[in-house]
Amino acid sequence: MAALVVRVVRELLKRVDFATAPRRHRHKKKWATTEPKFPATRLALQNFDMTYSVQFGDLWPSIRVSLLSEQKYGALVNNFATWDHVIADLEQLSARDFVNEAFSHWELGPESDQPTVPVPTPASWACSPNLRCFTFAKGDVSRFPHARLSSLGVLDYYLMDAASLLPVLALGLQPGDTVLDLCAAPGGKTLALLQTGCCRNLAANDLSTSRTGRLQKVLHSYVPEDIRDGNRVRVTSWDGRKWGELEGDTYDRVLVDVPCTTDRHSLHEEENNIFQRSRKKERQMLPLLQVQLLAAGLLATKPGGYVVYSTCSLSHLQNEYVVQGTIELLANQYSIEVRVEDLTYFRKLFMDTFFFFPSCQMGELVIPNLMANFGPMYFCKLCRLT
Ligand SMILES: C[S@@+](CC[C@H](N)C(=O)[O-])C[C@H]1O[C@@H](n2cnc3c(N)ncnc32)[C@H](O)[C@@H]1O
Repeated sequence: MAALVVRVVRELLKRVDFATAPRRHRHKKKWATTEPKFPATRLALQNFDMTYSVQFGDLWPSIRVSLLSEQKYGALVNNFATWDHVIADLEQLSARDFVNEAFSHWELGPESDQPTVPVPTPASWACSPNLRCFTFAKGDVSRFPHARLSSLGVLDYYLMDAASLLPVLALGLQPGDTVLDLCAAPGGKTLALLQTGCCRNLAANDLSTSRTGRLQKVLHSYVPEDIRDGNRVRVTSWDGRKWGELEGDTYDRVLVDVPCTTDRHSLHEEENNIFQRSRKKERQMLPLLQVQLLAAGLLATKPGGYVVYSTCSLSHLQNEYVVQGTIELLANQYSIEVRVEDLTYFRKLFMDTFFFFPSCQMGELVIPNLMANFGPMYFCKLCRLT
């Protein structure tokens, strides 16, 4: 086992680019003079080193090296394709469906060290159903081949950071739900929401029209026409902050997957990097935008309905602080009471696949690790009580 770990770490370290701008070098440079003096990727790393070394202490070096290394993917099986041969093909690669494996282990009987918090029994009842996502085991850094077109004309699986499925699982969709995906593009989580088969109708929104274009492409490639073009899926490009005024008290379930510092992306890509000097103000304003979006999502939810807030950042200023701030805002300005749901059982349920940060005050955080290089992904489930 120890030898295996050493081999995997060595293999991964070969793929690490300590200069933090790996993909830049794959393209032939046109003009040396166009090279930014301080690449945004480097500014991002400096920023993370300053803030996350304090926030995560001894854990930071291992998170850091993982963020700089190649990330792992999961293959979300497309239930709209003919999937029996896909599952056989994925199993042939030694990948396994981490969602259903976790449920069946749990239901076989949780061990004595399982959480003392009340756990939904069976655990799968509290999670959105019908999701199948294959991953390679911890320490296995194999890659999935490209998805293929099934006989029904849609692709057979969607490659995504498997941790991105956790907010959708946590939303706990029920058959017949009306669902809002407030910041939906490019659409990985929208697709997962549709895979549950629970959406009576789904509103998928994103402010950016170019990104809703990408979302439409994903829907075209994975969802049959009758579902896509009927009344069941509505794609819009509105400012999500206004949703509370547009459609208040309307939805059973709302996903608020906000714009954030996209920590992994910011260490690897110059393009569209929020650490560019010109975007400093925008970066500083992110927590405010996140609070406004989460508040709008909660206002759009029916009393008794649920919201999941998520980011792909490690920053507690963008995670717990935003949740806390929004709860206070709704109480003070709208007299709306919101309860944070306990998701600690997710840590136990999915411990074979992900590494979770052990000390989140509210919500859960998947931290990147060389043995399971998913995330970061923060998610917190809220119930609108009044
Ligand atoms: C993290 S991404 C969403 C990823 C998406 N949920 C997925 O799984 O593919 C955040 C998105 O928020 C969008 N956005 C930014 N400001 C917004 C706003 N005011 N209203 C709605 N969407 C916004 C961005 O265009 C971006 O596509």
